[in-house]
Amino acid sequence: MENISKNKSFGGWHKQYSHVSSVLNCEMRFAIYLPPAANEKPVPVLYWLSGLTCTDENFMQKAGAFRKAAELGIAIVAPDTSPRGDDVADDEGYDLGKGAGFYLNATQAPWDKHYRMYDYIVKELPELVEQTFPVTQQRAIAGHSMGGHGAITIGLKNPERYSSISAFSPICHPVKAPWGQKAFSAYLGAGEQALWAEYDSCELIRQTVNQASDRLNIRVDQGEDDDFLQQQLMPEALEQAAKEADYPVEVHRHKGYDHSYYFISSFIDDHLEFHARFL
Ligand SMILES: N[C@@H](CCC(=O)N[C@@H](CSC=O)C(=O)NCC(=O)O)C(=O)O
Repeated sequence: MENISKNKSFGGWHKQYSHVSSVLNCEMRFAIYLPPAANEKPVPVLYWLSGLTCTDENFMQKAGAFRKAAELGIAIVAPDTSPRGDDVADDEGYDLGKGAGFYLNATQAPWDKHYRMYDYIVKELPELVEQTFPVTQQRAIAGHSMGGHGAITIGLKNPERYSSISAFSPICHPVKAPWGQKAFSAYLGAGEQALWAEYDSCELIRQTVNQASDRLNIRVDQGEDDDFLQQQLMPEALEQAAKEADYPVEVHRHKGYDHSYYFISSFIDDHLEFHARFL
């Protein structure tokens, strides 16, 4: 693993690393924010999954999360959003291929050679982080849009690995959304509805109906002036699934806010405080 940048911020450190991922079969980059408390003892970690077109940098540079993370003593890890490199399959669209890994394990060629972001986020990256940095195995998971979809599905599928889940403007029901349908058709195969359901927050929540002990608290924040709200995000479908399964999901709607990091930076402190209650 190679350190490629470091910047002191709010008494802690923001650092970027590159490493060879055996799961993704390529070189990857991620960023970590270590709060000042990490100088004294291991700290818990929030994994942040970003949205379409992002790298490790969007959240770290735009969300304004470090002041609160420093105060609460929480590290933040921001991975990239897809495998990278010249031999990694790509698409002309911004919503498929590089920058659009959808946090799943692809089963279809040519994507299946590298696109295994689910395994990378759940297993390989935390193992690397926990071997390398002064962090505990207490983990929370959060994300935005495509990354909100990733955070909720990964948290729901691995309740023993995370303490809480949060999302800004998540793609709540990708099997019904154009972004999700395009990505799942390519990565998982058109017509593979049972496999698609394994990466759909609403379907996964419905499956938890008999597993009350495994439930993690989920917080969602959604801007009401988000251009993607009705066609792509569908928070009402998540609320309906949660109601039917009696699952603890809180959705906070905010007048006038859009899909951008201006919205995320306005409420990121609330998300960090939410996770601090469970870490
Ligand atoms: N390229 C498109 C949309 C790109 C976009 O809005 N990306 C969002 C995530 S959308 C869902 O996953 C994002 O986080 N962009 C990065 C940023 O720093 O804002 C377009 O241009 O409309």
